[in-house]
Amino acid sequence: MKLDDIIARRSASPRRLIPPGPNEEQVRMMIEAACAAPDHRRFRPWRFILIRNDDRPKLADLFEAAAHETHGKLSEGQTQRAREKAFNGACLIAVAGVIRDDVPDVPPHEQWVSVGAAVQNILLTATSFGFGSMIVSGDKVKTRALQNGLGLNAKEQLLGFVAVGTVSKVPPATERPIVEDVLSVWPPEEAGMLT
Ligand SMILES: Cc1cc2nc3c(=O)[nH]c(=O)nc-3n(C[C@H](O)[C@H](O)[C@H](O)COP(=O)(O)O)c2cc1C
Repeated sequence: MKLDDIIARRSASPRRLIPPGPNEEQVRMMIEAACAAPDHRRFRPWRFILIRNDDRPKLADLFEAAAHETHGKLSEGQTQRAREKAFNGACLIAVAGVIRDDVPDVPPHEQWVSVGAAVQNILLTATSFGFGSMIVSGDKVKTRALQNGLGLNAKEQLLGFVAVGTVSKVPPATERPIVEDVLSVWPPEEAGMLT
């Protein structure tokens, strides 16, 4: 992987991440890369759940139940839209944070940073294999229906789903922040000298 690939990486909507997706070995490598994320005290504050393609209809049931939990009675259109999301993305991996709040020197925000870095390692590994990818969440991740349905325990919080697959429509390049807007030099009188 080259630096340009990291800078130019774009997320692609899960519905545009069609088969073929990563094979079993590539999925293992994406998770191996995730586990190389920076991780204070090695709490490994993440859990990944691969949704097998044969089980997408069961995931659709969970998405429908989650939409019902959030919005109450659903119209036919709402039901259909909730269900079809379960079939998007050639490969779908649920990501949960397993965050401890009893360790003052490793507060929850540090652990969430680890989860985020793990997700980015998955996205970049997918890029290195030539796949597109995206992490998505939505209202549904907060629902009991989905959290329980995926088998998460009370200490685990669903962050979202990483979708990986072959990009059917390449997203255009996007504007990124200008380095000078996000990087400053301290002390300020040294501004302009980066090293
Ligand atoms: C935890 C997390 C959840 C996200 N959930 C959604 C989502 O549900 N829907 C969405 O359109 N973008 C979501 N995003 C943003 C996209 O993943 C993506 O970063 C964004 O569309 C910008 O595209 P880019 O990665 O090409 O810059 C989420 C990002 C993060 C970090």
